[in-house]
Amino acid sequence: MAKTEEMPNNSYDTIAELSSLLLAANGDGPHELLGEFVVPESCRPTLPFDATSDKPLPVLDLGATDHPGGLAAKLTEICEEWGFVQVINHGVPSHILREMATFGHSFFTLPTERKLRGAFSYLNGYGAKQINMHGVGTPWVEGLTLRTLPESNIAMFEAKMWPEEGNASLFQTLEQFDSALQEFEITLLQLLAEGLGVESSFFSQHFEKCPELTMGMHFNYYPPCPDPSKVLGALPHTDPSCLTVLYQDRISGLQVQAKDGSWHPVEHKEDGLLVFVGDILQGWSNGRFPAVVHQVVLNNKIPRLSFLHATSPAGDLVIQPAHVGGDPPRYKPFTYKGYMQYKSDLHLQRPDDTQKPIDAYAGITV
Ligand SMILES: O=C(O)CCC(=O)C(=O)O
Ligand SMILES: [Fe+2]
Repeated sequence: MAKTEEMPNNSYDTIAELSSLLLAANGDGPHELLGEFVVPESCRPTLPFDATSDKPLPVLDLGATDHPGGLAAKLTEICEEWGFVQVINHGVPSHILREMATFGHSFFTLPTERKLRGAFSYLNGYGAKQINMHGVGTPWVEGLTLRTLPESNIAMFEAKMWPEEGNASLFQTLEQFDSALQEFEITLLQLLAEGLGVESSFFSQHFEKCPELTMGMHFNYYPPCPDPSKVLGALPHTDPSCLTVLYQDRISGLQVQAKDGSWHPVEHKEDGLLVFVGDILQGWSNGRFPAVVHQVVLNNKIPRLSFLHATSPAGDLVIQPAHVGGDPPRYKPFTYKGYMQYKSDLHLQRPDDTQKPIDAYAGITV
């Protein structure tokens, strides 16, 4: 989710331009309007948005007590294989998820000029989240990024969108979502540390009550697309976070890549939360938990909404990869800030490049 502020926006100059492109290319208009959204053949989806996976994707019931070998071992095994899991009975109140979804739908269906009030910088507020790489295609998505740490911009968003009346109930929902998700992520990080055989606070001590974290939420809204076979909502990528937790509202479209390179659609589950291992955790776990490559496939009828919460450690924290169980060191110590700088300098990297940026940055080649 997070990108550095310095990252150049080399495809369209303003958020307004993106919005008008989406509007122009949307609906039943001629397909040549798709222009810069068309992705090269090597990146085109092989399965439609509503395909079912031929392999069961991992689901973890956090409320169940009958995991053979224990919950930590189960979660660890799944994350080692997939870097991804759908969690049910996660403890995040469903009314918060519903309120977030209701807000998301009402926000993105506002007229463009109204949404643009909430566009306060390239990487914050309303706009395009992802950078276009020349020759790769612009993702077909509108976004809204709200940060809570190191500095919250929720109050600024509220003041810009509702300057007179405010929006106290939205403010409360966003704050509740943020703290419930932070708690959930800490639980997961403790279980993963336990499963790796290090102190259960190995990762989480750097997340609890740390004001220097990079933490925030992001909404994605994918309007229907006239030609979903040539355009993507999110190009194949890994998240630069430690963990990302995403809610896929009603309409499917998310696909995750297995280790053998095959794509697997993630079915919508009411109240399921999707957990992604991000680049930082891949390095921090010495490669035991791979950052999952994922993409979003569009449909031509129904808008799709998703929202996520992502947390990364303080920018200056020196991340010492966990060398456990006799594993040789596969990653060097690195910082989140250094990694993000590297990733932003790499903005021309294509999604079909085989090496993951975290490997190129901190991986040790033997
Ligand atoms: O919308 C989705 O399901 C995934 C979005 C995503 O991968 C992201 O925002 O990083
Ligand atoms: Fe992602």
